[in-house]
Amino acid sequence: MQVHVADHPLISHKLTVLRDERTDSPTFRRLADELVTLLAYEATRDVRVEAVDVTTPVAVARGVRLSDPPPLVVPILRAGLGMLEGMQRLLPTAEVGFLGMVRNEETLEAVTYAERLPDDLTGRQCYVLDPMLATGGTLAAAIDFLVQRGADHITAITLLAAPEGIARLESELATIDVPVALVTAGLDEKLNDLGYIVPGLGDAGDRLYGVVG
Ligand SMILES: O=P(O)(O)OC[C@H]1O[C@H](OP(=O)(O)OP(=O)(O)O)[C@H](O)[C@@H]1O
Ligand SMILES: O=c1cc[nH]c(=O)[nH]1
Ligand SMILES: [Mg+2]
Repeated sequence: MQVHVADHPLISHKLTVLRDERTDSPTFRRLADELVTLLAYEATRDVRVEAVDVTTPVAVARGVRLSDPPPLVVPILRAGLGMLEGMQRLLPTAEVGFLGMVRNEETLEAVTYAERLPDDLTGRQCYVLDPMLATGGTLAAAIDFLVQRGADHITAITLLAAPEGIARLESELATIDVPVALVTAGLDEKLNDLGYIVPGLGDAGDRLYGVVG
């Protein structure tokens, strides 16, 4: 798996404010939105395009446009929803599929409670959005959904990743013949005993949308 940790002072600045426990929910949502737009610029470096001619007021120029079918963007509910608009800002013609997943906080196993993806993703380029890659169980299951349906290129965009999650993805992807890339704003130190990223930012879903029981 190709891993790209964003190295840009604006991204680092926004991530620092995002982590701060004093940052309120409206500010957290705005920063997550801004961060994903900056990350999307990096993550779409290899988005598929085709050559076209465009007529300017002066002459014909050679250009490119996004290939058809457009990429599929998949936010993982709940927290991934906070990254959708920021991604659509850069890729407005992308289609959007949804996966609802929640981690069992005792076993740390990911449970899928909603799925709305195209049945056939043969030859599709997919972008998965989830702010946190912790144990990697959620992202591994999401990638599996996409690969089973034929996706042939997957990029995951996260705000924070833990080394344990990257290692798990790398081992699970070893048997998969689909290129997978990870673009993340930060790579943290480790997981704690509860499976939270350290130093992390806490529970991304709760910070975006509030604590649910
Ligand atoms: O890598 P993992 O160990 O699987 O953990 C990461 C997952 O945990 C969080 O979701 P959560 O289960 O809290 O659901 P939420 O988005 O509804 O808050 C986060 O948004 C990821 O989806
Ligand atoms: O640190 C973590 C780990 C999993 N999910 C979160 O929202 N935060
Ligand atoms: Mg959560």
